Amino acid sequence: MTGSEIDIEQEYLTALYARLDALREEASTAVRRAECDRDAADVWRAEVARLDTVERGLCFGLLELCDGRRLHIGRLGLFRDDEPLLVDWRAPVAQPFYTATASAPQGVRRRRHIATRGRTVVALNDEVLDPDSADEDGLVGEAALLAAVTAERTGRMRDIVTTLQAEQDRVIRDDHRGVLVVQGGPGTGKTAVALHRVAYLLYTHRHLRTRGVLVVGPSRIFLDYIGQVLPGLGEHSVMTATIADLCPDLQVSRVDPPETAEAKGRADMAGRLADAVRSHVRIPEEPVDVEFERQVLRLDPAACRRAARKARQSGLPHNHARMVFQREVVDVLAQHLVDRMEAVVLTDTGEAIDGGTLDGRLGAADLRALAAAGVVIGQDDDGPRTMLDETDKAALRDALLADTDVQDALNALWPPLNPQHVVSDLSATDGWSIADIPLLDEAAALIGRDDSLTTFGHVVVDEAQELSEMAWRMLMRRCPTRSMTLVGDLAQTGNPAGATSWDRVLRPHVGDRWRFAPLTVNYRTPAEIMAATTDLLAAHHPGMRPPRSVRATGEEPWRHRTTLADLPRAVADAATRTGGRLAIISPGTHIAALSAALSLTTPMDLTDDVVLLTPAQAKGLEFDAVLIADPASILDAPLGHNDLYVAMTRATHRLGVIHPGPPPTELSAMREVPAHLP
Ligand SMILES: Nc1ncnc2c1ncn2[C@@H]1O[C@H](COP(=O)(O)OP(=O)(O)OP(=O)(O)O)[C@@H](O)[C@H]1O
Repeated sequence: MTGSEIDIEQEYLTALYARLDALREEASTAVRRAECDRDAADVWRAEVARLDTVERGLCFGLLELCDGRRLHIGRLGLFRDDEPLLVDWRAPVAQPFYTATASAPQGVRRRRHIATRGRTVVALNDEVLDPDSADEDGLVGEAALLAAVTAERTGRMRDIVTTLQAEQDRVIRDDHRGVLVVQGGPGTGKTAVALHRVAYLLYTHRHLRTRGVLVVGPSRIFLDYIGQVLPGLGEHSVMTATIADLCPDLQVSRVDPPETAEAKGRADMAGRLADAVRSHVRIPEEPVDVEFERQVLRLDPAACRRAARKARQSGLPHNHARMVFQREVVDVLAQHLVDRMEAVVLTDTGEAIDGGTLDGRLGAADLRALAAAGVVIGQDDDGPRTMLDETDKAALRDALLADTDVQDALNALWPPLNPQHVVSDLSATDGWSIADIPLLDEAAALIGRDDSLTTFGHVVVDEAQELSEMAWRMLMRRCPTRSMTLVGDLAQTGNPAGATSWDRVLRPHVGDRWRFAPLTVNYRTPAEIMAATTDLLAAHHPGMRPPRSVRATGEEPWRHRTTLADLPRAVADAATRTGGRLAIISPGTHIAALSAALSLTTPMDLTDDVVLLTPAQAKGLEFDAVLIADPASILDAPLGHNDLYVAMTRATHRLGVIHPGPPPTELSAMREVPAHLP
């Protein structure tokens, strides 16, 4: 690459930053001017934030087209007057930057990756797309890609907008309107792709900015890990949450045994909860006496049954249907009262028709009932008379509803419920577990919520294989359009209630209106480490093809035998000799001893040099180096083989396994070393 070409790109980049600075200045001025208009000020403040976040790596590519045009590609679109200076990576014309190949050049003559440090161009990497010399390994911008995948990790995920690969770009721009399932092995970029797809959808479908996008991840640690990616792509409005975060008023304080968690996750719990809610409605066998203003009104079972039927036919949730029930019952009670009062109406000749007081006047109880209902009784020489019109009857119904005795009777028949109450009916509990959250949410849906449920225009689920059938019901309620992107790997399912088939998970909600998109290349785990997982995969997922690693490092993973008593010391010893950002992954039972041996402080921070995690916590994360402590105990868990696969595939460079006693058969082919690696 000649110096002059770098100079030319530098000149162009300087002009782009000048344009960015000018826009930033305009937006800052607009914020100051809009001080009295809070909404306008917020809009301009968001614009300043967006312009600030594209500062790093503003422009990263160039397409030289066969027709002579040059398109610079970057994190946002920049124009001077109507002239495009920089094309947003999400614009359709930018797509060939990610997908053009020598055999299908899409009008591109040359693709250039521009590496920058701050506002300075530091390197250019060119690919001439010449169909005559097509020599394809399927990778786009290989040098830039390899530099990105071998870089040391920081404990925070970075965006990959400069080096997206064609199969990833196709997923990001997929126009399927229903559920898109992105399945791929470890390190294939599922998380990265899902987040870039969010940025793409927000850019392409503006309505999503108001309808909202939700990204669901497996843990807070994971959400922190990915937390900078979308802001780095200029998107600040996306909500991220774990399943537990979606019910913020509940504290998770308990861990269920696996078999309990599995049972709680099954879809049939929805039917059981619905039955539990129904069981609280009591249709009496005998007439029920209801006292109102010292009169006894009799409610017969048939009337209760009719009222319950109407309430159910309303299709409303329990607490809202209760309004229908009580209106029906109160109508019946009010009619009893009216009938009684009407019974003392005098005939034309002035005689009491039936049941009135001897002198034809209303009884004292009738008068109290009417007074409670606010009915003004006309007086004449013969005393008060009743001729109730509809307004009077409505007032009577209101008075009945406000009466505590009547309310007590209604509550005994159709009690108001809360979700905790209903879920505890199914299993007595002293605190809530993570598996209870979808049950509580289901109960809330059956009962009716006080506040309206927040829904989203698009929902992304990462580590989607971990969600139970009940958790899927919870998410579907939050995405009425069923516009979703799910990313996961069925070989990594650690939750006994998690998915074993995408079709089984999705069919109840969307039938066959979901699309499958595979990712096949592993950008994280080197070939040597993937080779070490071969026996594990073959034993537990025969027929499943591991993703192809994009690189080899020449560093062989190793295992070292120790004793149970010596495990913490052996791990601590190996940790001090392992370079880079290190994760020690062990079953929960060893965490306390290892934490003490390694003098680790809690709470854990992923940007620390050494972190200690269970396999479940390590899900979705990656580190320069990984040490696995006691793989046999990891395998003992119900889906322990998947947990071990997750643990083994977290490293970008080095993997060591320390096993008390003999190694699990699945790892016995790994190179044994007498102690830690030299
Ligand atoms: N095109 C790419 N260019 C550069 N880096 C990439 C690319 N694709 C993926 N990566 C990197 O590979 C690593 C793995 O990506 P990611 O975590 O998204 O994979 P995953 O499929 O979600 O993995 P897992 O299922 O194992 O959690 C990340 O460091 C990511 O930045």
